[in-house]
Amino acid sequence: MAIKYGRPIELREVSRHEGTMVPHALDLTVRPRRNRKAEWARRMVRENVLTTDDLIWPLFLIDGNNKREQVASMPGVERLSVDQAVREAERAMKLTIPCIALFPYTDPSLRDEEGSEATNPNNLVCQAVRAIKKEFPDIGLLCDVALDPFTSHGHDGLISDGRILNDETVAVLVRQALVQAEAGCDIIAPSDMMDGRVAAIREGLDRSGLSDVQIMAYAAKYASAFYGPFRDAIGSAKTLTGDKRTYQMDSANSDEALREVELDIAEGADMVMVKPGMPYLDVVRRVKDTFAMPTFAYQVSGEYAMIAAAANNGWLDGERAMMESLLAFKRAGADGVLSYFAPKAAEKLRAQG
Ligand SMILES: NCc1[nH]cc(CCC(=O)O)c1CC(=O)O
Ligand SMILES: [Mg+2]
Repeated sequence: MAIKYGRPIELREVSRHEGTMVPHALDLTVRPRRNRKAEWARRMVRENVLTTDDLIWPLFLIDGNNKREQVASMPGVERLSVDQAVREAERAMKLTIPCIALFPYTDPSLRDEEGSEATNPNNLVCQAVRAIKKEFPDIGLLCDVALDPFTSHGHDGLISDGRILNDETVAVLVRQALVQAEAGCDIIAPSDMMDGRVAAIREGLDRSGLSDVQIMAYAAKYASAFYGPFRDAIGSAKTLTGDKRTYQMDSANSDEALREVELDIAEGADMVMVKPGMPYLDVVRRVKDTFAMPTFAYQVSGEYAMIAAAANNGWLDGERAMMESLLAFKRAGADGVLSYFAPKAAEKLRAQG
């Protein structure tokens, strides 16, 4: 018998409750609301959950001691001196957040055309990695690989006549990855979008006996307006000349994202990332369905700023918007999310038990 929505098609025109119906009641066999009638029922059919294991917490570093500086465009986010970053690592441990990502605000006097501070084994990121690993060896540490926090022009690569040089940049990125890995970084995360950098970094790590160090590739990273507050935080907003469209992706494309991800996997990426997050959830879903790799999304600074600003204005319920936005990544297929909300969300998750 042909079945349409649970009722034999032959009976479709026959009222099920001739004479017995409540006036104006619809003759519905299927009522999806039944499964939403109480919290326990909703819990039974819930398809996705967010846990603290899904969170990666990005921290901003600044030189100094016992220093915490507000980032104006990211209410609730601070730049931290290394000792304070260690305290936040302890907080992450207690909240069972598995991993922290580190981003430096580099003193302007240390920035140059070549971003040479990036390969200084004693730079701020490496200092923080050592300090955190010394006290908390069991927390995962992720370091960005790209030159923009260190260059006077704010670009992710070496520049010549206004052009970003690919292969020359890759050589520097390998050295940057090596100083970070040697300091104790667990996950190297190239965010520069140069071609061929994952293979080069993998080879460099392996040759240096660092074959356990993972690579999380910013594989599909778009040229986005949503990075604005991050560039404030690391101090590259004012210095950036032009834009990053010759290396970061065009926001109109998603087939191209699949090709980028495929290449990074072939080159040795252990995990892949899509960035930004919420405006690119379709890309997250396509990547997860196509490659079945550990797939991460970055809820970037501008996404954080939008929610935080609206909440501070009383225009939306900040906590609920935060949790809803994070769960959306899980629904889209992400295995985890880099988010500035990580500690707040983890606190809320733990309070819920
Ligand atoms: N290449 C560096 C980098 N790594 C992460 C972000 C952005 C993160 C955020 O906005 O939160 C950026 C900025 C950029 O590419 O300009
Ligand atoms: Mg690529």
